[in-house]
Amino acid sequence: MPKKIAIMGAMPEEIAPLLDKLDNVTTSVYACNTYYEGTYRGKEIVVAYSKIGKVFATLTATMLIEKFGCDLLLFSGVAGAISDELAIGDLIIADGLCQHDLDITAFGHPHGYVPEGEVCIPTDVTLRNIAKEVANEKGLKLKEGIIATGDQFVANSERKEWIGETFKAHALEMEGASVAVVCSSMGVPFFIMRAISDSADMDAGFDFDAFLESSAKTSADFVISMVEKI
Ligand SMILES: CCCCCCN(CO)Cc1c[nH]c2c(N)ncnc12
Repeated sequence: MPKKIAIMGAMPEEIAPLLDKLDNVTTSVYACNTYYEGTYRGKEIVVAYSKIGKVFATLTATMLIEKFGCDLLLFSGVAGAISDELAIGDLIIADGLCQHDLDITAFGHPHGYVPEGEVCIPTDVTLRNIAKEVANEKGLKLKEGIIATGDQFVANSERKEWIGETFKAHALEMEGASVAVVCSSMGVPFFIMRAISDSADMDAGFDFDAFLESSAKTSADFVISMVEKI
């Protein structure tokens, strides 16, 4: 059965580069989100941005699957770099995602863990391999690593380093792990790609404002080019 592909972002800027690529677009509003249904190269696509943070991302990912019947989810957006190897504009795909602000360590549990949960949720290998194929064809560099998610914009080197060491994370953002929990709980293959907008340090706010649009486009252009191989 042909797949219905969800492409999700957190902010309008992260999906804007996708919308003018869709044909036969219809929009619907549901649970305070706008969903854009259309086709791309003959594939059925649903595009939406969640708004920022884990709670909004959980709602939108769930609706894309339960309400719109998507059976595969691609996330495109921007992130803060933890690894020194990641410069602004560089692409990273998640091989796993964790929640850096989930903390019941008072009971002896590791950071990011709650009972019946897992610290790091793996992403779909097939989709990661498709991304590597596309990167090779386009001669693009692609980093693969753990992405840490939390409900805070990190603009502090100390916090960034702690997240990097605690979770062996290469980048950080505010929605990916929620998408991971929803999709893995519902058996929906998912893929999280981010382009770096800042380095999660004292300059992060300025860099984010300066590079959001260009980095969001870098990520979106890459993700849409994966669709024809899915
Ligand atoms: C109006 C402000 C909206 C910030 C939204 C940032 N997104 C969240 O997914 C990605 C991101 C880019 N850089 C980040 C950072 N340093 N910390 C957290 N998240 C991020």
